[in-house]
Amino acid sequence: MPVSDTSDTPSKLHDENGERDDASTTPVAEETLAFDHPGGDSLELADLLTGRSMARRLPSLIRRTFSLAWQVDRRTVVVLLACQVVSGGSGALGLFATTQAFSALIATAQDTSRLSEAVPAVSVLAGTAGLRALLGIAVQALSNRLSPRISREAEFRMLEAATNAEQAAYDHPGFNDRFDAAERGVDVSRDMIGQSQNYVSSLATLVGAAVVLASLYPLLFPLLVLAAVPQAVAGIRGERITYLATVATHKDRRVMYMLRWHLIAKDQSDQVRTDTLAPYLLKKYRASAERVEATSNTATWKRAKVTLVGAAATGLGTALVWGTVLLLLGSGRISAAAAGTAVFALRSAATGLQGLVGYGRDLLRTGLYLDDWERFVNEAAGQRLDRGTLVPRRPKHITLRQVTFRYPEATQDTLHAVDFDVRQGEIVAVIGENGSGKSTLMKLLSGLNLATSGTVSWDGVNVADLDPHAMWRETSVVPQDFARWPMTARENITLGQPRPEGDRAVLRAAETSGADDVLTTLRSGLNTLLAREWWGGVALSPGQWQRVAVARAAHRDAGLLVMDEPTSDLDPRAEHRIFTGLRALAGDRAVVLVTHNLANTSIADRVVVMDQGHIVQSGTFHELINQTGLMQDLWRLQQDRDAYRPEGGRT
Ligand SMILES: Nc1ncnc2c1ncn2[C@@H]1O[C@H](COP(=O)(O)OP(=O)(O)OP(=O)(O)O)[C@@H](O)[C@H]1O
Repeated sequence: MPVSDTSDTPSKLHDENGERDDASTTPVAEETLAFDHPGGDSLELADLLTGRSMARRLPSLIRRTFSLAWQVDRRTVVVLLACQVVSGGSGALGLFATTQAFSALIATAQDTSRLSEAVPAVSVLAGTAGLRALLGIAVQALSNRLSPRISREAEFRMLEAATNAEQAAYDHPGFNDRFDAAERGVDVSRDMIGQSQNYVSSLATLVGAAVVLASLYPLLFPLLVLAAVPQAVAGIRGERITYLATVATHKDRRVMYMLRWHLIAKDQSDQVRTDTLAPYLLKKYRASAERVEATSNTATWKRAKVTLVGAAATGLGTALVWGTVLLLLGSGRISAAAAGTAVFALRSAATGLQGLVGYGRDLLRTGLYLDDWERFVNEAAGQRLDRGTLVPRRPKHITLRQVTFRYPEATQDTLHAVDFDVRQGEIVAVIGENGSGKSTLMKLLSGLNLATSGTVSWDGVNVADLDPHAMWRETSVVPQDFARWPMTARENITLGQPRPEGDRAVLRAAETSGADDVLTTLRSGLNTLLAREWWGGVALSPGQWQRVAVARAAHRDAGLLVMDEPTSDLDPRAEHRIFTGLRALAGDRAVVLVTHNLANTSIADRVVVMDQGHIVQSGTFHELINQTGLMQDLWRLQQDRDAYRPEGGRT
């Protein structure tokens, strides 16, 4: 006789208060894709894009750049700085020589026999120009050498920080955004040394020119600075406009990024085609792209206007400076030779000033992104693994006592006052309907997540006090979504951590899951690359991959083995092999197993039944199927198909 499903029918929905209502009568606003972006930080950073904060921050940014470079390659940094100093000095020397060269050349115009007097000054001019050109090449080469190394170091530190974050970090909406921001910091870090050294070089040029101008006529330099101010202010304003536009378009750019991935990634490429989904996704992509474009266009025009005003004001200022030079020359306050030098010095100073503003602005922008990177590296976006340091032995008894767990940002607890035990040598099966909290329980047992309240202990020690990496060396997990590493079959089983017996241990592990049968079909056995889409390796079927994933767990010499639906993709023969081999595997391990195929739980010492985050039953397979309760209901539902056979019909 068919068994009726005792659970509520899916045609009813819960409302916010837990009340039930007909789905058809409750209109719910459609949720649109909007990533939660902690824009507050970025807007705060935009406030730093002002002239005053630039002046305050730039020295520390340059110091930070060179200190990062220092950690990467000291010798290159020393040579780079020495080149800059010599280049700046020779620039000033060249300008001083200009006056003498002009005097000599003017004298020569009246008396050609005095031509030789110009030779020393012209030689100094030529020599310093040549030296500066050479130093420029050297500086460029040294920067090119340093830049990729700085960026690699920045990337390495970011990746290290990411792998040292709590697993729960991925459930915090801000974490991915902060990681993206840090990645942008890594991208721009390669520009940092070039910008810093250009900034320093512009400063050296300006200082050299200022010294020369001051010696010619002191008023000239402040006038020049005054002329450059509007351009500087316009530059900074423009940068702020662009940065704010970048922040404003962040959400849409992330949506585009995500859609791009869904449109082209292999995993769902079949469904994009058979579900004829591409036009719909592309429409969403285009809508976001148009919003980004509109915001960028507005920002571009706004910036152009600001730049135009700045350029016009600077043009007026420059006219004032040149007028002053003419006035000084006309009134005889400076000689013709000095005026000639002033022309060079003013041009040089203007170049230096422009460089200071331009590179300073670039550096400041790079600095904003580097701040994101630094924050991530230092705190892993506030999610750095910060647990105890105790190193556990192979666990003999793992317990959960009154454990409650709530996911970050969730409004309800997923687990409620759960008590659970598993001992070395024991197999405990966990069953329950979808969403009842089984996988969540597995994550707590293996220390991936920490309890919100209550205690998870390994041999009496709270897992929060254990060194997490040492704990995971004693943990072996086959998750529902196991990884398919783009590596060889051997590496996919050893995970880069071979056992002393080498391939013998690999093959033994492969036998427990039926992966040995897969290996025999591979063109190079254990050496075969299992990554066709990357390196021309071999593609496995989902079930073959699952055998490899189980072999991986069996190979790992860990005291806790957690398997979350390890046979969902397997054929009956492979599934049989795994479950009949599980007892041998449990010898010196505590095994916890989640499965929806209830027949498999008969091999377990104990079956634990979960319902809506609670443990509602516990006992042996036979006790539970003979007892009124959820296990018996589910078992009967799984056994009743025969009553629906064509010739039998419903009874
Ligand atoms: N990362 C997460 N953030 C917020 N809630 C989550 C998260 N992961 C799971 N949940 C919620 O926790 C509840 C239990 O999920 P869990 O994956 O533990 O169920 P399960 O029993 O393993 O389900 P299944 O049989 O479908 O694998 C679900 O209601 C789910 O919405």
